[in-house]
Amino acid sequence: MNRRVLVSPSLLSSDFGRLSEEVRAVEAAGADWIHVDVMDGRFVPNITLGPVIVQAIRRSATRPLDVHLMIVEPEKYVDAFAEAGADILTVHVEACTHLHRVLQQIRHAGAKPAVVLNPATPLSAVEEVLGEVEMVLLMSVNPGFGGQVFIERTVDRVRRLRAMMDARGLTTDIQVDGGINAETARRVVEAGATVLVAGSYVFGSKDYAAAIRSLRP
Ligand SMILES: O=C(CO)[C@@H](O)[C@H](O)COP(=O)(O)O
Ligand SMILES: [Co+2]
Repeated sequence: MNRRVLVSPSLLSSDFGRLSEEVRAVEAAGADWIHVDVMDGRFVPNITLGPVIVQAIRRSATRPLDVHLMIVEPEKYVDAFAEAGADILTVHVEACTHLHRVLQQIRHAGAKPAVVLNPATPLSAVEEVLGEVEMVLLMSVNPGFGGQVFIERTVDRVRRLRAMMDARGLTTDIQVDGGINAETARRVVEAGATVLVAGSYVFGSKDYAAAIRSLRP
């Protein structure tokens, strides 16, 4: 099936001193969603931002906010992020003791639940919740930093996850995050990905619109 591919630029590589301008610029350049990376210094070795900044981004953005929670005990914070304006809340399977409950909590808070796997986590970890999520994110780098090199094995993981979904009659989005550029985008889309996160590739380019265009099939 040919599906529209969405591009979600990651603000992690944007100029945080000009955050609202950067949000407006990528939206004008054709971004479908805005990807917001939340890091707590515990789940990943880096710290970024919390609900207050998401609220500020919400005021500048017209597109859905795709909020990637790289935090331990996400159940403590999903309500605050939903309240701040997150449209999609993605939690790491590795950070959830009660994954099913957290996904229900996200839906109850009014956001779309999504789940994310680190590169070393088997796909079987999400098998039992495939019917509960709007999207599965496959990390194609180890989470924590922008600008890393794409892990090749991800292409095969996307293909196998798409087959798992097809076998269940599901058309759930598959998002890929990390090391996405025009070349890796083409390969993961061919394997079945439908949402591409790109940070350094978009914000590191002189022409955001051309960069975003080059990611679409
Ligand atoms: O979640 C993360 C990193 O943990 C990402 O969303 C990065 O921000 C992607 O950056 P690039 O690899 O595209 O530069
Ligand atoms: Co991310």
